[in-house]
Amino acid sequence: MVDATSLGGIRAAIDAVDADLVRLLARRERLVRQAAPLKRDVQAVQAPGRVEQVVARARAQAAAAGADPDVVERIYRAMIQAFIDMELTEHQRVMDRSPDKGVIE
Ligand SMILES: C=C(O[C@@H]1C=C(C(=O)O)C=C[C@H]1O)C(=O)O
Repeated sequence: MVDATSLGGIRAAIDAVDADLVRLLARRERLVRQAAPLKRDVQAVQAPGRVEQVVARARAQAAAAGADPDVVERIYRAMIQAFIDMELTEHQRVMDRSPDKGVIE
């Protein structure tokens, strides 16, 4: 139980949430890396239609969970942009190695 009257208690609880978040981000990062070799080009890596789907779903889940959808959307857009940057680097690395291999999209 968090002692909501103590800043130290609240920060300890935030630290615990952050540990969970970073574990989940590591899992998400591994999945995004696995998507890179399956894509034909930069447009497929960026996949703007998919980004909008992910953001819309996160907004709905935020509302259902009692979070602020606008805050969650801002976090998601920043997170996805960071993953796209990483995926672009990964995609380039894979293409440099084997330009014709494994591309389905
Ligand atoms: C992982 C993908 O690649 C990119 C990263 C996304 C994400 O982090 O959710 C979504 C779409 C793409 O911009 C994908 O196409 O699903």
